Amino acid sequence: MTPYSKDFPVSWEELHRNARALSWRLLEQGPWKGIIAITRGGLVPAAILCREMDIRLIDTICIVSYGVDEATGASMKQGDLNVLKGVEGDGEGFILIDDLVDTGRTAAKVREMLPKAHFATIYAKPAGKPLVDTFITEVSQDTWIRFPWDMEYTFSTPLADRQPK
Ligand SMILES: O=P(O)(O)OC[C@H]1O[C@H](OP(=O)(O)OP(=O)(O)O)[C@H](O)[C@@H]1O
Ligand SMILES: Nc1nc2[nH]cnc2c(=O)[nH]1
Ligand SMILES: [Mg+2]
Repeated sequence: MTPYSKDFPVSWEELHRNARALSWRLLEQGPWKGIIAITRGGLVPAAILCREMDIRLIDTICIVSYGVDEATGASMKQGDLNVLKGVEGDGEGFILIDDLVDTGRTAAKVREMLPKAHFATIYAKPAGKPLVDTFITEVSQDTWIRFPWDMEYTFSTPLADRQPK
């Protein structure tokens, strides 16, 4: 059983607007030495942030957690965290960026790895929110966020036809 009962599709425009809003907030809290993107979800937000904030030093923490749900093809089940690549140091002066915080497990792991980094996300759910230093939009815990890079234009079934007959 998935704990997600709501779908929250995010367009490229909305994502871009929110990432720029996050850039404004982070610029006020600088200066920054660089950005560390948590792959893969943090990569697009990192690209927007480093452009807006004129940051040229970009690194990654490569971490895998959510696997694919075999029944639906959806990526909704969290397994063990697997760190494929870390970074040196304690993160002081660096922004650690991810697309979202959900349960907070990924956030707790990267904070342990880089305790002095400033952890920022675009979206935050209540369980993970206390682990984030700066975020833009809160969504409920039972919401699954769909990012533009995970979607394509396709036919949408009218709501009335989705009711059980
Ligand atoms: O707060 P949590 O419950 O730990 O979930 C948040 C993490 O889950 C997603 O990444 P995912 O592991 O799906 O990998 P991806 O970024 O490569 O898509 C998202 O990008 C966050 O990194
Ligand atoms: N795309 C996506 N990945 C997640 N990983 C954990 N929560 C989410 C979510 O709501 N959406
Ligand atoms: Mg991720």
